[in-house]
Amino acid sequence: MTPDDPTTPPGRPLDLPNISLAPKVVLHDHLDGGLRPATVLELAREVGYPDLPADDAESLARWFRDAADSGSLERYLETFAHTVAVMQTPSALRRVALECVRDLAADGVVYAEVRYAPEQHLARGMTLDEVVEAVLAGFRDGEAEAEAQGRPILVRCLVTAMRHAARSQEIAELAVRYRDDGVVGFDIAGAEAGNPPTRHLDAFEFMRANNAHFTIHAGEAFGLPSIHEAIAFCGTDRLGHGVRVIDDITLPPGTDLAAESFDGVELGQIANMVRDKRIPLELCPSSNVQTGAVASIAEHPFNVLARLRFRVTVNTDNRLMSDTTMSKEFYRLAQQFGYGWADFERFTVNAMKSAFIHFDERLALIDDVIKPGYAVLVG
Ligand SMILES: O=c1[nH]cnc2c1ncn2[C@@H]1O[C@H](CO)[C@@H](O)[C@H]1O
Ligand SMILES: [Zn+2]
Repeated sequence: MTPDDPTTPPGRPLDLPNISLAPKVVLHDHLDGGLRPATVLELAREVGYPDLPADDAESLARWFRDAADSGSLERYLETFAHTVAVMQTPSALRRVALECVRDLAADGVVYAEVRYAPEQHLARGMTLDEVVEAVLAGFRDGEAEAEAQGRPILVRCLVTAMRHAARSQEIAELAVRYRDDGVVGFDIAGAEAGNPPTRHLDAFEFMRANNAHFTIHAGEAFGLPSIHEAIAFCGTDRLGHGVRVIDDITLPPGTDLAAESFDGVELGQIANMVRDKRIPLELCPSSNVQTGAVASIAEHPFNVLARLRFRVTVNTDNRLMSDTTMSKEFYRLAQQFGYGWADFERFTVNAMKSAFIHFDERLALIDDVIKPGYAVLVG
């Protein structure tokens, strides 16, 4: 395409360096899925964890990506044993949290909600409160550093309960206890099949009774019934993935998934509810391919959902396991579906609108950071 070509999107070229300059918002990023490979190695040496599958950073990075590329959520989740094992002391958690903020800020992320499961970090004697405080301290270190470097980022935390376990009520209480210190919500994660959202109904009701936000991993490894429960019974604010909502959308045979508009599409009750209520979808394209939720980026329903005006957001899920960043996720989507800066801006504003911080703070980021940032790139 030449600059005179009317199909050339306006503004700077859509390459990775430019995309990394664009303000980005991530709502779905796991702390224990985003460690630097070199840090995993160093912490393993420090805490005496002998079971890492590789002993140099490059091989370890490759191992995580390949092992996570399993086509099964259960096998994908097995890789977390190694990251969780080295995140069992306050200093390790604080360091990992600080590096997480550094990496997100370096990628142009301006607002992040980072989640992890405090109950998985008690193996060496920390309490749930100590875990939360160590992570929050690391986030504050990172925010102060980024501010000093002229790359401000706001990082908030979601605490996750493991859905196969039985601590969700405690974790929901933890979220509420730390709501004024940077914990903005609650979530459940882990193996979805066999552990439906309603298994943790009490925890969600507790959050609602306390006017507190939550999201639910639903519609990833299990389909519509999980999404239905998350919305109709649990009253979730957002859907973690929610990608299988596509199962409730009928497309005419032979539909091109990269099209700019979709005619003759029929939505079922659940899909309509998700769209009518503007329930945000925390879509994580690369992760969805690795866990087998979708067969490939080309077959990802991201574009269908975006063009049908669902509240789609772009997320990393696990930067280590997927060898990804927000910029890479944007780039992959642009390559596949032909997006330009205006699309990226829309997905970013969608995410900011869906954040769990207060309305005035969201608006300030949209008006003062996101819109001016994209205006520069569009030129
Ligand atoms: O995409 C996902 N689906 C379900 N569970 C996940 C996903 N990514 C990570 N975790 C799980 O969440 C825990 C807390 O961060 C991780 O330890 C992992 O077991
Ligand atoms: Zn996730």
